[in-house]
Amino acid sequence: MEAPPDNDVLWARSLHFTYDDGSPALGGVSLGVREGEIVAVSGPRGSGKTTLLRCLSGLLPVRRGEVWFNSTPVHTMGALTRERLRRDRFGWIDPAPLLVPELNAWENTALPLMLRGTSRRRAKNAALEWLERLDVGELSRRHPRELRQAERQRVAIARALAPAPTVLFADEPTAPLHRADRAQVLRTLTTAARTHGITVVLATHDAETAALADRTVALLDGRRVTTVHLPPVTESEGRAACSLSV
Ligand SMILES: Nc1ncnc2c1ncn2[C@@H]1O[C@H](COP(=O)(O)OP(=O)(O)OP(=O)(O)O)[C@@H](O)[C@H]1O
Repeated sequence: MEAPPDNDVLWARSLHFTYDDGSPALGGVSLGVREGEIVAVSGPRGSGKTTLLRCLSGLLPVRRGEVWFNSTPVHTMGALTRERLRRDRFGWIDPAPLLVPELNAWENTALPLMLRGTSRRRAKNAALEWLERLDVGELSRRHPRELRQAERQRVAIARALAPAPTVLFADEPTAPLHRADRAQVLRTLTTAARTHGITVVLATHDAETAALADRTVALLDGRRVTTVHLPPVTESEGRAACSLSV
């Protein structure tokens, strides 16, 4: 088993994945992600973006191919070790916010920190700080049922960033937000990641979102098609092209 390059925090080789019902999702994807890099995984619906993020994060067991995190093989880990890895080193944002209904916004945000052993007081302070950054600081005592979907998603993003994970996996993180809010939340997310040296793997089918990343890995039908280097977005342009070609 050949070890990955030292400077890649995440590295995958020839990843294949087929769901139990026979749906093929990944057909041999290889990629490396450097420390602190923000990588967009782009592609149309059903191209395998979510499956790739789930395999890289250890959420789905890899049966064919390899996944390495910081030179440690993830594909040979048992379920418990992968769970611990996800808890201690990774963050995850879903396209729809999944919050604990019994906990208020700051308690939800503080939860991953407390699960890692941070004291309640420190976790609360960190949670309140991140909720402020995501512009939902004044809603910190509200429960998920008292928040709008877009506000819940901001809480979910604060919760993912609060423990400063080594790698943040973000699956269409701004899907529930209005277009006007999207850019602002994405900028908060990418700025926070760059400030704290968090590596981000961001699944998106939106060219404007992909344009905020350092690099794009394009998927089509479970295979990499091209890596598109997007030009920086200027205020006047507001968007950048992201094309897929086989
Ligand atoms: N839980 C599942 N069970 C069976 N097949 C699945 C499952 N999840 C995804 N698939 C299939 O795997 C393929 C890749 O899906 P995946 O969700 O990874 O793509 P995606 O690019 O993230 O799509 P989307 O943008 O719609 O989320 C698709 O054909 C999809 O139907």
